[in-house]
Amino acid sequence: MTGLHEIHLASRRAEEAAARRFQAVQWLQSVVSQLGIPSQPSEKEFVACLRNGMILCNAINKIHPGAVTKVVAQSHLQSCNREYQLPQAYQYFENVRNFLVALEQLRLPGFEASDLEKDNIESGSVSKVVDCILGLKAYHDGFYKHIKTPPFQLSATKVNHSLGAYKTSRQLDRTDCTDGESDQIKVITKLFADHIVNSKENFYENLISQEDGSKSCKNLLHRTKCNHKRLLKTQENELAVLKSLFIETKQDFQEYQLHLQRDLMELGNQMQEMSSAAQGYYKVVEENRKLFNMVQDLKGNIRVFCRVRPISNSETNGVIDYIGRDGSLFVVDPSKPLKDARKTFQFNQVFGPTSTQDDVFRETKPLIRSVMDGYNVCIFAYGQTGSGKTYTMSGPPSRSITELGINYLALSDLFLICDKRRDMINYEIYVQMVEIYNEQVRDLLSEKSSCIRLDIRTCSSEEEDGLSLPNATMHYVNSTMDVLKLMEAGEVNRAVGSTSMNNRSSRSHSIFMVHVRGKDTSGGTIRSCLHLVDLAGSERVDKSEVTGDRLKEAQYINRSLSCLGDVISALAQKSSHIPYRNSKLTLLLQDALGGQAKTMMIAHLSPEEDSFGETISTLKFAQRVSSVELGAASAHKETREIMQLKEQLETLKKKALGGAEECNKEMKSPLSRPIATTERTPPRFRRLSIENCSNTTLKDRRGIKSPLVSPRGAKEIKSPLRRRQIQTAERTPPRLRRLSIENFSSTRSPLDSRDAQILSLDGLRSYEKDETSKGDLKNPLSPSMPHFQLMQTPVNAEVDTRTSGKGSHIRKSLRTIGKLINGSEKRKENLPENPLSPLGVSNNFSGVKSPFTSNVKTLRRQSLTGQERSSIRVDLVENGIKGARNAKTPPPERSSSKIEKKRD
Ligand SMILES: Nc1ncnc2c1ncn2[C@@H]1O[C@H](COP(=O)(O)OP(=O)(O)OP(=O)(O)O)[C@@H](O)[C@H]1O
Repeated sequence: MTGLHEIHLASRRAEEAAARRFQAVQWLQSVVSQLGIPSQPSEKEFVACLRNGMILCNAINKIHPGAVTKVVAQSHLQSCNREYQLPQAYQYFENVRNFLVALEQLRLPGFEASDLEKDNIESGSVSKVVDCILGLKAYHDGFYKHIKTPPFQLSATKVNHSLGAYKTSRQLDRTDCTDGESDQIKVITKLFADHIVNSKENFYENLISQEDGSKSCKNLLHRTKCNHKRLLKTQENELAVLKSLFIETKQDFQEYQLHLQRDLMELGNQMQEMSSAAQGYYKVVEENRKLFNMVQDLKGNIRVFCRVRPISNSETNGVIDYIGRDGSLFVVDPSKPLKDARKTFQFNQVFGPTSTQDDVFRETKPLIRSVMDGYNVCIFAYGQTGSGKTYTMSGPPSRSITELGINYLALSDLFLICDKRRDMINYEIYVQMVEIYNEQVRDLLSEKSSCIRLDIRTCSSEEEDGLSLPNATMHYVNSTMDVLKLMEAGEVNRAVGSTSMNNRSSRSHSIFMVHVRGKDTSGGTIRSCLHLVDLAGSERVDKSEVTGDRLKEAQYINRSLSCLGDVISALAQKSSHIPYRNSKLTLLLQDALGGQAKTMMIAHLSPEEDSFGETISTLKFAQRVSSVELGAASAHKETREIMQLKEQLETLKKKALGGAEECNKEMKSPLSRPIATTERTPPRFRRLSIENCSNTTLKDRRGIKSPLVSPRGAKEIKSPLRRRQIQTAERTPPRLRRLSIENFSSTRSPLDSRDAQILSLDGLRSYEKDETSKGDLKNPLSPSMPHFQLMQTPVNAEVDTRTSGKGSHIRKSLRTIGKLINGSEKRKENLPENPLSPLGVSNNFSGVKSPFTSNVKTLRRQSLTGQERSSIRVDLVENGIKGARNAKTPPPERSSSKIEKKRD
């Protein structure tokens, strides 16, 4: 096949060569007249015709006159041309040489002189000549593009080789050559001779190959057939190998598949184990969190959340390094080397820049929801200016539904709960919105004027509905639309201004108060308040570049925030004095920060590098806040039973007060001494004294003489040691006094025995024990005992002493009042008989006049109620504060004593 193909190819090439030759001959004839050869000459005829070089020289001179200046032996050549006689080699070599040189100058393709040799005819060499002539034709026709390679390239080897061949070559006539050309001629001659020799060899080989053509073709076919057979066999073998390989691979694959399945099964099992372990872990974490929350609830810790807003300028670097799911936060100080730069903080929760409003609300929801169970709740947003407080609490100015802040979300959640519990409790929700601007409280929802100044009431009593801002307009809301409208109205009225830190900077602290009133089907009530506070941001005035009014505002803001810091510090250190009164902000948040509210702070951070200082101080403040323990929050929930008991209490109190007043009218003993003692006593104890005077007015008390100077006292306290003990008891704080009283109880003094009974008045049983064990009941200093015994009967008949909680406290208070009533009744009986008796004075007003007995009574009250705080508060409101007002005690002191008592 290959042989045939080769033959076919060769014949086609021969045809093509013949056609080209014909073309060349035609052109030559058109340029230099008749050539004297057939129009379709053989290669031999063609070469013979051109061998003397004359036709070529004439042709080139025709298309480029003067290309060959000298055509050698023209006449002689002409004579012998027609007979194809071989002229002298040098004669036509001269012409051929000149022609080739001219071609080179014209940069046209050439051939080698040997290509025209008579014995050197081969297809390759003749085709070179034909190409050369067609190149000339193209040049003549104007189509030829110059070929850059010169026709003669003489390599060094060729030159050397040519030099060797030169010696054997025919001698050329040197006289016709110029001196400069002699070297070139030598080289060309050598080349020419070489080629002749090579061509000769090639020529014979070609001839042989042509003769052997058909033979080799046959051989080739035979060989191919054999090859095919061999190839087939080899391929069959290879196929068999491949097949076995495939089977092996298939088996391997199946094995691997089995392995894989087994591994996958194992992995699946492990995954399941791990996921159940993870679930267990998350359960434990969740439980831990709940327990931690419970501990925080019990301790009354202020919960602290942290929120980091996105970086506002993409070109600045952030300082927040890591935010953990467990509430950890790492910040990096940009001014320090990396190893010292990291600072770690821990909070209840940290929200990163990608957290949504809903994420934040979801975490605050449980706290907010407890408002519906009667707890007071306060959430306040803290942070430097521009850190995102208003964004969190209200949302951005042109907010979408997803950007609504906690204020709105909280209210809509409360409405949801109202709806769910509609069958059990009927809730009513009211809102107030105020701002503290330059230390003035302004009503933001007032229709009259936004500048109405409001007074803060720190002592919010029951009758006044527990409001700290009773004059701020209160709006009833029952849908989220109502809330939105009010919030918008409030925001319009709020003071905002532009600073270099925030385009819309809040220049005031805004407080959104949600009051919840609920009444259940049994008549019980719930009363609570939710404070949502958006504090104004602390700012460095050099950075916010504020002047004039803005500067004044900034100073007020910074001052009130610093007061808040002082309050937090004092609370954290459990200091005896909490400086709430130092600013309107702390005064208004007094109940939330120091009362029995559940409190949460959301500290806001600006993550930019240049805010690092403010970020650190915010974080430190937040950490301090999280260490504050306020004590367990209590719900403002009253069942019907409690309400009824309260009513009874009121009635009894009035009765007790009336009896005491009547009694006091008859009393001449001045109260100046105990009052003086009270004034000397630190505020905390003064409240106790006021409380103990609750059965008399202050006016009355002033008229009663000190028991220490009374004849009874003089009579009673005979020994100096005894007097000293009593005096000590007057000056010692309650706990110490109690100790001294206990010491007395070990003596057999009539007074001691009475005190011992008072101290053990937790129940009748203990009293009875004392009664039987002590023989001094008839002592004139303890005549109250029979009265006590008498009064136990009616009170105890009504009240079950085993009950606990708020109801039992009230019952205990009722019992106390019952005693007082009985006491006063008995006093009435006794007084006419012996009005001036020191015993009478002492017995009837034992709780009023003598600081010692007043403390004893306080202790008795405490031991009866079991809870100092609640009874004290009621009495403070009912009696103490009223009494104190009458006494014209300066309000700040009064208030601070109340605060301190609360903390006790
Ligand atoms: N979480 C957040 N996601 C997107 N943008 C926020 C976020 N928090 C704050 N911003 C944007 O940052 C800018 C400042 O926020 P904002 O006004 O709430 O700060 P501020 O702390 O209330 O400032 P100031 O104390 O001065 O009133 C606003 O343009 C706000 O839209």
